[in-house]
Amino acid sequence: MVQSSKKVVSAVPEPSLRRMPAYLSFSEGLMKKGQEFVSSTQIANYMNIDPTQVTKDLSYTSIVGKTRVGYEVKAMVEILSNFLGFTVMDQAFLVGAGSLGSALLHDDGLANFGLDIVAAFDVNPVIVGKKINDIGVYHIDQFRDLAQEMKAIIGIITVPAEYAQSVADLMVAWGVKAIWNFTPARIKVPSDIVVQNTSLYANLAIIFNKIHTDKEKVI
Ligand SMILES: NC(=O)c1ccc[n+]([C@@H]2O[C@H](COP(=O)([O-])OP(=O)(O)OC[C@H]3O[C@@H](n4cnc5c(N)ncnc54)[C@H](O)[C@@H]3O)[C@@H](O)[C@H]2O)c1
Repeated sequence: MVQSSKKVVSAVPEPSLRRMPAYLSFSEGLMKKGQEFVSSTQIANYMNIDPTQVTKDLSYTSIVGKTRVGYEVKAMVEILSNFLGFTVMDQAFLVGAGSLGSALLHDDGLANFGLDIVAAFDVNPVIVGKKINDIGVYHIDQFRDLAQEMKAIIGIITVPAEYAQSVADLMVAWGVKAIWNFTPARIKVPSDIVVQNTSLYANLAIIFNKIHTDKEKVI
């Protein structure tokens, strides 16, 4: 069985986990400015949330605050990066090296967050056999062999929605433990497989909705 080399983090509420990368980014900014300590109030003001929420979130990690001075910024950066699994690389396969897929293949920043895309798969003969940002693009028929050889544990799906389920089935059959699904399709996988659906368009819908609501208020 393929195992992640990342440390296992005990169950943390998802909203807390979602806030932590922002705490990390804020702390990294403070570190660059040479600030040594940061209080929960300062983090809370930045996040626009209550300081007790910050304290609660950070209590899931091993970060310990000091009375009156707060948290040591350097320790925050180190501990949060480790805690979030950003310091250890996990390998991933990407299926669908089209417009979005190739943008992800070009994103070297993913490596800073612990994600190493080791191979891409597609069906388009124009793309198959090429390299995108030094990552080989293989025919989907080669998935089984390469999955066994490369043992990536994360699958990224960027195919047209109608192929999402068959790609997910293939990924699960050949050992991925998590799927990052960028398609609008909702895939069905065994309960032990982690699935994250990501959509830029869902955020856009919220922006449009808010703009229109504000417009109506003004008119
Ligand atoms: N989550 C987001 O914010 C977001 C943003 C843009 C696009 N999308 C979604 O991402 C997906 C891809 O969008 P795109 O604009 O990159 O499309 P695209 O047409 O540019 O790319 C899709 C790629 O998948 C390949 N493909 C098709 N069937 C395949 C299969 N069975 N196995 C392997 N490869 C296969 C195609 O050859 C093509 O290269 C779509 O589902 C789209 O809705 C999501």
